[in-house]
Amino acid sequence: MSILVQNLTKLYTRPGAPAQRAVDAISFAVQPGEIVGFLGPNGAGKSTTMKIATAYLPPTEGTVQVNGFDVRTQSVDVRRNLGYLPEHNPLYLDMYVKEFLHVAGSLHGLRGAVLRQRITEMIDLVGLQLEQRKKIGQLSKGYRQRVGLAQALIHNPPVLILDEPTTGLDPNQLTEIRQVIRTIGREKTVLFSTHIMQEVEALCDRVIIINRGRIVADGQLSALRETSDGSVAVVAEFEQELADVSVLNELPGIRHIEAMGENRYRLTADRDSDLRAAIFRLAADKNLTLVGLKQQESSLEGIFRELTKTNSEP
Ligand SMILES: Nc1ncnc2c1ncn2[C@@H]1O[C@H](COP(=O)(O)OP(=O)(O)OP(=O)(O)O)[C@@H](O)[C@H]1O
Repeated sequence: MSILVQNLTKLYTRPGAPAQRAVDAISFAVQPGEIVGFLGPNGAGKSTTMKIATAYLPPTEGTVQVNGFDVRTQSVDVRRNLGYLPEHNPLYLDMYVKEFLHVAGSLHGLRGAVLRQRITEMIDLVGLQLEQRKKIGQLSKGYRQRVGLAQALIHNPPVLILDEPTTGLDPNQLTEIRQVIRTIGREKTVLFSTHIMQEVEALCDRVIIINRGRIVADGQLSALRETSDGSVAVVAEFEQELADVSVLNELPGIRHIEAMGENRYRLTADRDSDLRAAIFRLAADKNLTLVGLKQQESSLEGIFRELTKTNSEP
């Protein structure tokens, strides 16, 4: 297992204030080679979980293991196996790109020709060739993210944890950084946090959704779509206007009928009602000519909103 989180709880304590339960007994596992999106609204507990998984913060209860190493008792091994891009990507703006990567590599014990080789490889991997001789402060936000990714990967760790890697990027930079993450994900296990559902859709198959410190969903995006509210929606288009729309109420498991104009109807029914076959049969029975039938995907944004409805701070 690349990342194993078991019964993890984090309380933040402040003098004179009640302790805040930022993470509340969560468990999940990330398998080698997976790219997993860790999704949740602001304040859900994503960064806290990631900081614990990278051995920057101690857990209050529970355990996290990275490649079998425990964050509490084997933090040096955890850091050797892990690359981390923190939220807000702290960088030394006065340093040159190569100089910074040199420092980052040295901190992991890389030296001499091996380190120089690694720096060149990372610059190629994240697409920093044209900017490699600049100071970090002269780079755009997208290129700074690339430096952050290169820094996280310099010691060739098998596991990568990225905390909101695309926040604040313009649409072009966003696409470019996603492409870099996709490339990295071919060889590494990646857990990245975001509060944007499309991000997860663009990058991975699996998502873990956290809300108010608790996991509210964990699984493949396709399964999430299916189990969200147990309904399926189909748009049916007929050649002629329906003289009596109420015939559609005869469809088994029908929940909702919405006229969309031009003889098109959006029909929502129970997922197990085999809606499309039933529409065909109904059209034949009632002498209606069906000219279009299209199943609609559940909106993932809608699913996310539904799962994280009570997202006010605990
Ligand atoms: N050092 C801290 N001391 C006290 N409370 C904290 C601290 N860090 C985070 N919190 C609180 O813990 C909760 C979870 O915060 P966390 O940063 O883990 O959320 P997040 O999901 O990463 O949010 P965002 O998407 O806004 O970055 C929040 O209510 C936050 O205010």
